Amino acid sequence: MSKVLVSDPIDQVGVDILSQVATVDVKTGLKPEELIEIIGEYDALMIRSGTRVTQEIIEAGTQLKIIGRAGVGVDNVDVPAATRKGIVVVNSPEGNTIAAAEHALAMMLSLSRHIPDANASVKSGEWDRKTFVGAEVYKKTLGIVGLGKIGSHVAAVAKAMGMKLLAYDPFISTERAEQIGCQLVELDLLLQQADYITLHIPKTPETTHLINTERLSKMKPSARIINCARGGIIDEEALAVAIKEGKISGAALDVFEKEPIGESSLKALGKEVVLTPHLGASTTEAQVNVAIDVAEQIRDVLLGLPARSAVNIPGLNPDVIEELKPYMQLAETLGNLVGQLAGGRVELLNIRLQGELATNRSQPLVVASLKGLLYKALRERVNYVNASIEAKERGIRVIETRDAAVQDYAGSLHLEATGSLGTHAVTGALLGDGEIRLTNLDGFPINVPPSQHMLFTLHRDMPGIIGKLGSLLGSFNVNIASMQVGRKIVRGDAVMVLSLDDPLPDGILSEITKVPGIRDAYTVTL
Ligand SMILES: NC(=O)c1ccc[n+]([C@@H]2O[C@H](COP(=O)([O-])OP(=O)(O)OC[C@H]3O[C@@H](n4cnc5c(N)ncnc54)[C@H](O)[C@@H]3O)[C@@H](O)[C@H]2O)c1
Ligand SMILES: O=C(O)CC[C@@H](O)C(=O)O
Repeated sequence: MSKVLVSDPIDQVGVDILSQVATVDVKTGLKPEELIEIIGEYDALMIRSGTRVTQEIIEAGTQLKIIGRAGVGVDNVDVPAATRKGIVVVNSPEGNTIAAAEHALAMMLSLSRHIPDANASVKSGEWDRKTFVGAEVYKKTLGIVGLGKIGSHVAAVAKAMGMKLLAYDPFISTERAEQIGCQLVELDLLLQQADYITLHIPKTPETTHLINTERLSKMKPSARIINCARGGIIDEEALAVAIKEGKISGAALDVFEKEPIGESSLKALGKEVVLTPHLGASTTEAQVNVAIDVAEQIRDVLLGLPARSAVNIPGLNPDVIEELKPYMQLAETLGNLVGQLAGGRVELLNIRLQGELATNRSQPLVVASLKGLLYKALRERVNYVNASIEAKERGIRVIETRDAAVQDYAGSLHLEATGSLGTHAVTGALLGDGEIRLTNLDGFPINVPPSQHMLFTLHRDMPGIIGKLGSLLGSFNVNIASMQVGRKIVRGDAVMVLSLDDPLPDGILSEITKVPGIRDAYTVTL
């Protein structure tokens, strides 16, 4: 019989489901070294946010087939390490949406009406009605950063409370935002105009310290900020200073850079700060939802069935996946690449299946293209199962065409993304050994393998331009691994594709476009 380790507290209903197919050990509060010592015995690990599943733990889990996260965020699991070892990572993308949204709203009202401090005051024997005069949220502006599942529910309730709604989410269409009753604006405008700001975004390299000293200084002195998303999206030291100096009025935080919080200058502040110990998902209902959702998936995978919310491995029919796997990887790479080239919000994705591929089943390739396209916005939380629905919710229109007459390669895939910043297209194919080749960029023929750090330029084909770009990158200590020019005519428009050993430092793109002859430059990280 299989063995499952549950290393964080989960609802009993989850344990009962797992017990249908496995021996279940519930051992919470294990130290990392204790977990490493025992994990080798188990086929599955079920966690919440308390257990950090590091590469070391994954390496020690020699029998592990699946890691189940009873919640949304998988940032406490080293997903790439699990993927490399063929371990499925599943989560519960929706089980605690309502709980987290309601917690954010409760935090907003607690902050406005000083409920935690007023409660403490009454319990300490006082009857102080002057200190705790609050503010109404009615007719105030709520700025929602991240209009996904939780952000949308917050919007619906806040609207019913009579609030005016602004939203910032570069991956959501204006139409979708309007349907939810929000006006989509740039982040700076939201920060300047909102009375309350609530964060509902994943923690990614782009969102780490998104709210820093500079952005705090853009807010109204009366503004209050709520973070029930992930610790580290707000720079906590900068926040404490901004509140102390009266730059903003207050903050309510459920999540912290370090959990448990430990020493923090936020703890010394008074009624203008409300802190809870990561309770967003802690409702009876949410814990039942996520326990069922994840335990059922662990049970299914242990029985050899696909998982429905796999974060890293497709939940499509295994036979189809096996056959199309290399092309799905191609589609995902091209989707990721064209999404980054197109920049902000993509409204339309044209997917053309060419050559032999034109006769194939297209649905897995469309799904894989969308998964790649949405990776920038959703990171590990977009998967083959939810990519289509996530794209639909973001108002991304998908057009699928076939052209069997294109015979450059046995089969190739052409993706064209149109967004708020323009249109970009990329074509790719597989070589005989299954290696991916980028074969066309914005209409210019190229022949390059994708690499982790890439730079693309649109420029005029003229003497000296390559040297100037090389020297500029050198002056920023960026090493070029390979470089190729694609052009249609000599001394006409051309593209340059560079594979770099290092990521491009901030600010260098604007320097590149100052090089005479270079019109545009784009950086892509795959
Ligand atoms: N406190 C808790 O206990 C608790 C509970 C559940 C979820 N969460 C966290 O809440 C957050 C939101 O969860 P969700 O289920 O709504 O996720 P979601 O994927 O449905 O929505 C996230 C939204 O953020 C947007 N986004 C991504 N990068 C962005 C950026 N740089 N700027 C602005 N928007 C950006 C995406 O387009 C998406 O619409 C996650 O971080 C999740 O881990 C916390
Ligand atoms: O497990 C929890 O209590 C927190 C879960 C929450 O942060 C999530 O991302 O789903």
